[in-house]
This record gives sequence, structure tokens and C-alpha cells, in this order.
Amino acid sequence: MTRKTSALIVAAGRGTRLADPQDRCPKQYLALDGRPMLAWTLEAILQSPHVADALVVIHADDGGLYEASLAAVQPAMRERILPPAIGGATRQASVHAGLESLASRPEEQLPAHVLVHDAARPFLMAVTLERMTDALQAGGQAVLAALPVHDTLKRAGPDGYATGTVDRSGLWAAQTPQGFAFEPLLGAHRRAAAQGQNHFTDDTSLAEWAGMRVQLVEGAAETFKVTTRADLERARAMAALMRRPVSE
Ligand SMILES: Nc1ccn([C@@H]2O[C@H](COP(=O)(O)OP(=O)(O)OP(=O)(O)O)[C@@H](O)[C@H]2O)c(=O)n1
Ligand SMILES: C[C@](O)(CO)[C@H](O)COP(=O)(O)O
Repeated sequence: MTRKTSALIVAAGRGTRLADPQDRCPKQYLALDGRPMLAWTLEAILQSPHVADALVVIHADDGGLYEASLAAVQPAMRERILPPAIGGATRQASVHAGLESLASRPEEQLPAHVLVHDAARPFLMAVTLERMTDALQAGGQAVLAALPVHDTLKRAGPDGYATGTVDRSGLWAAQTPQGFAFEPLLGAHRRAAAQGQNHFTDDTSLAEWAGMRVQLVEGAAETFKVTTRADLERARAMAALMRRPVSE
């Protein structure tokens, strides 16, 4: 039997860099063209024939928002969504919680590979998922979707004046999805937690710390992370362009 690939969507953050004090709704539940961002993210990843199912990691306070998002997912895809896990105070803790939830399933349902993805990146391209699953199926242990840096990079001091130009050769900006062989990633997260290594902002950094080799594949500019209010406006404009036909 071929073991499956599962998606792990982290959606337990508070969105503090975007939210204004009046707006209590975390960004992953804000509407893009009338549907919660999380619904867009789930449909984008579940469109892949390589992804068997998805588990979402949510904040303990967000049960109602999560259920409303599921209701906005196409029914055939909704059937492939596993019960959610409750996240932690950091992204790293939330990913770990999701991996433990996947690991608690019956042995025959354990995935071979897991694609960790931010709920706050709603526009995931099919071509990126193809590149990632190809790399994992070829034996890759850790695969990162990333964009080569094309801009000239400046370093500036606190006074706002340039102190130099940074060599951009070989630099890539990390995105998600980040794909892994399931057991090695779970083991790496368990070791990091046990050793108090709680500072990793993404899973490939943690995987490198654990000694795994990380392969880069090209991601997509469309898969930007919604971090600021300007990102939200951009996402809303994109969503309006991508509107589903009414018949679906
Ligand atoms: N404790 C956390 C923190 C983040 N995330 C998730 O990780 C992704 C990327 O994180 P980021 O954009 O930094 O989200 P927030 O932490 O919500 O944003 P901010 O730092 O502005 O508060 C998001 O989908 C977010 O929901 C999570 O599941 N658990
Ligand atoms: C994993 C990640 O998306 C990499 O870009 C991550 O969420 C980054 O978090 P950041 O703190 O906003 O860089």
C-alpha cells in the first residue's frame, strides 16, 4: 500500500501585524470575495490529486470561525478535512501540535509525507504542489517552496541611511508549503521541544537544525503571505479576479 500525503494547515495565529484593535477577527478568517481566507487555502491545497487529506491547527477560541470556514469549502473537499488540532503560542508549537494529532491516528492512516502550509497564504499554485510532490516522491526528506531574491538588497542603520549593499546571489525568500517525510519531521519537532529550541520561524529551519537536507523548489509570487493590511487588500483584489462561477 502506498502511504498518503497529508496537508497540515497552521491557522492558530492572531494576526497582530494586520489586525486593528476594533477588528477582532484573525486574518485567516477574514473574507476574500465573500469566503473566509481559510476556505480559499483549504481548497487550494485539496485541489491537488497528490494530497489525500488536510488537518487544520486552530486557536482554542476560534471554533466558531473555523466551522464557518469549513461550511464555505466545496462539499467534496470538505469530506477530506480531518478534525482540527489546537495550536500553541508560536507557529512552531502549532505545527508540532498538528503533527502529534496526525501521529495519533491509526497506523495505517499515518502519512508518508506532510505538506505544512500557512492558512495566511491563500493562493497556492498547482505547479508548486507538483514540484514539491515530485521532489518528495524522488526521495527528498525536506522540500521548501521559495522565491529567488531579484531585488538589490540594502542594509540600513537605525537612522535610515544605507550602510551597505547585501550580495543577493544564492538568496531565496522562504514560503510555504514546506514538504517533509512525516516521521523525520515529527522526530525533529519532538527533539526541538524537548531541548527548548523554540525559536524556529519555519519548519525547514528546524529541519536543518535536526540535520535534514532541505531542497528548494520554485514557489510563486501569488503565494504571498497576508501579513499587513496592504497584503489583505491585494488578496481581496486577487480573490475578486478568481471568483468561482455561480454554478459551482
Ligand atoms: N501561534 C501561531 C502563530 C502563527 N500560526 C500560523 O502561522 C501562519 C504564519 O504566521 P504569521 O503570518 O506570522 O501569522 P500570525 O502569527 O497570526 O501573525 P502576526 O505575527 O502578525 O501576529 C499563519 O497562518 C498563522 O495562523 C499558528 O498557527 N500559530
Ligand atoms: C513559514 C513562513 O511562511 C516563512 O515565510 C513563516 O510564516 C514566516 O513567518 P514570519 O515571521 O512572518 O517571517
